[in-house]
Amino acid sequence: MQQGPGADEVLAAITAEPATTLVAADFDGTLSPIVDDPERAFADPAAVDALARLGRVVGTVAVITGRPVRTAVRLGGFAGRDGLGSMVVLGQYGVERWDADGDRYDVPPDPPELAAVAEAVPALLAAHDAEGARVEDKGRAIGIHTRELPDAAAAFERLRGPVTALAEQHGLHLEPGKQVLEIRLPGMDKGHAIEALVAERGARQVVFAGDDLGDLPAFAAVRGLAARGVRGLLVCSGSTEERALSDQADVVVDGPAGVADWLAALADRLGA
Ligand SMILES: O=P(O)(O)OC[C@H]1O[C@H](O[C@H]2O[C@H](CO)[C@@H](O)[C@H](O)[C@H]2O)[C@H](O)[C@@H](O)[C@@H]1O
Repeated sequence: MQQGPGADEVLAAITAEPATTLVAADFDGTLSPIVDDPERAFADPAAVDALARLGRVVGTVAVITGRPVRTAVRLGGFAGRDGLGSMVVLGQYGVERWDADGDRYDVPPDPPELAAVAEAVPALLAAHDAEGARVEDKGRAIGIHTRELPDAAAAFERLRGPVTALAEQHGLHLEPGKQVLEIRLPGMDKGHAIEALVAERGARQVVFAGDDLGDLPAFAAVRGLAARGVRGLLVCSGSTEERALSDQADVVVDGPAGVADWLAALADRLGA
């Protein structure tokens, strides 16, 4: 683990005022190890244990993910879990929401724009020697995964331009991630999502842990919250696959297992 100079001060503030602290994490690559098939992903049980311990002492525990919210709640095993009774999960980059309190989902209808994209994807993949790419239809977004192709990185680069053009043709946004090119609606990102949650919960300290490019808006938002007196602590779930977050983080740990250990250490510190 690497820890930067500002972390101790934020940890001290969290320890002094846990009830006004928001602890938020991304799902894939942060709470959940990266696997080939997105449907086989699961939250690291040690990370969920740590979140459940933290959920008893901090103001809010949240997950902010690109996954559909129902998928994240299911793969995370969060529903009905002791300690997570006031958890919030924000899915599809903040468009969808689940509140553990009352087991309430707020999921807007799927936008019609994605249907034409879904129709165009098979021909696009065939034209770029990528028929075997996994296509994940998330209703509000379509993910094209190259991880299982023979040369995943080359396929990703081959597809990036055409998939970007397809998104632009339909007025949509390209969200690149770990061996995935995702086409989704513009207008929402994890930065807006975390800012809104901080305001809603009146948080004065915020922890956010992430691993991939889609987490960078949340990193920027947490830094920006300092201007409003909200202390932020950014944790990078480090990997060789994506290095863009480590320079901006206060703490860099070794993947989801490192995140779980760090969250458990925070729970220990708070006497949870
Ligand atoms: O915001 P996140 O929770 O990090 O979700 C981002 C995307 O994660 C998923 O894809 C990634 O994880 C998969 C399972 O480990 C892996 O197979 C894939 O290569 C990764 O890119 C998910 O499938 C996407 O829908 C999410 O947007």
